[in-house]
Amino acid sequence: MTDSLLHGFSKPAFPKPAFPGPVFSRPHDGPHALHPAGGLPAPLLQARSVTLEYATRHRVVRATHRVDLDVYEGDRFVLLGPSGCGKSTLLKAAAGFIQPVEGDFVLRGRPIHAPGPDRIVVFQEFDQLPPWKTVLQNVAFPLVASGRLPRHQARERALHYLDKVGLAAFADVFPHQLSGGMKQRVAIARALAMQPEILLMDEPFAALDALTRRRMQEELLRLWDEVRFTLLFVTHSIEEALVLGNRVALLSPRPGRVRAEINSHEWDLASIGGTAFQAASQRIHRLLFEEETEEVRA
Ligand SMILES: Nc1ncnc2c1ncn2[C@@H]1O[C@H](COP(=O)(O)OP(=O)(O)OP(=O)(O)O)[C@@H](O)[C@H]1O
Repeated sequence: MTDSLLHGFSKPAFPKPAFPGPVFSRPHDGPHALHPAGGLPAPLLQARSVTLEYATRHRVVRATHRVDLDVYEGDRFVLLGPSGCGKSTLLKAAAGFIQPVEGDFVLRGRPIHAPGPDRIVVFQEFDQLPPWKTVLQNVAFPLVASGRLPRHQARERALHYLDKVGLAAFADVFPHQLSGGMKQRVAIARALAMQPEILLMDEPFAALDALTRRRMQEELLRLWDEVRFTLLFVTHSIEEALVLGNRVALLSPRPGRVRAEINSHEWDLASIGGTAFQAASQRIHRLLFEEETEEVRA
């Protein structure tokens, strides 16, 4: 079932590069170093010196330390870093599920204190969809529950976004009748139907097989090309970061700090395996996993 559904996916039409690159910059250069001089819009989402901690019974775990990020409208901004460096924690804080112990997240200049319909999260797990609701009900429900749309308009919008992810024909089936990739596409349709200010994705394709993951990346880029949403995407895959992101923040091991930012718009799925792509991947690998180098030393 999955294969026939995926068969129709077309290669995304990639947008023209927004910024010159690739650029490797030190964090203290700030994200502005990645943008053309002048005429900068205000960031949509900002992390301002964000420190995040978990208080366990025996100790305090510092997940991130003074992270600064500027995400602009239309960005596909990727948080890339080794396991445990605080990527998911940062995403949860941007979503409003946890509060920083230092610094803050702001959306259009307004501090984030709680979850809201302007920030929708798609998680890695396949069980994000209430199993007792059909695919269509799953996508329409948040629109009705949040008071955004009356029932019949919610249904129309849900069908529109299901069509965008190639699942309109599956509107009346239940989640257990779908493959993992299809469930993730329903979750993406549900998130986009809410037309959030920013879509937050936490390793949404990590549990998929390699072929489906590749196709989902292609699908996401095609959707972005059509809808032009703003994306904050967490991954620990260098390849996925380069392919999906136009900007990538490299985080150090825990507590995560921004080691560097990369302008990655020039890479796409067709770049994988090419010499330049491999060289960029290796360079990122060194920045992520080796001891501090000239490039990242303060
Ligand atoms: N609920 C929690 N209580 C205590 N510590 C936690 C909790 N959740 C996460 N941590 C710790 O915080 C740190 C950051 O976790 P986080 O899940 O954000 O990392 P990550 O970069 O997303 O990792 P991965 O790529 O493996 O998902 C880790 O050391 C983790 O063990």
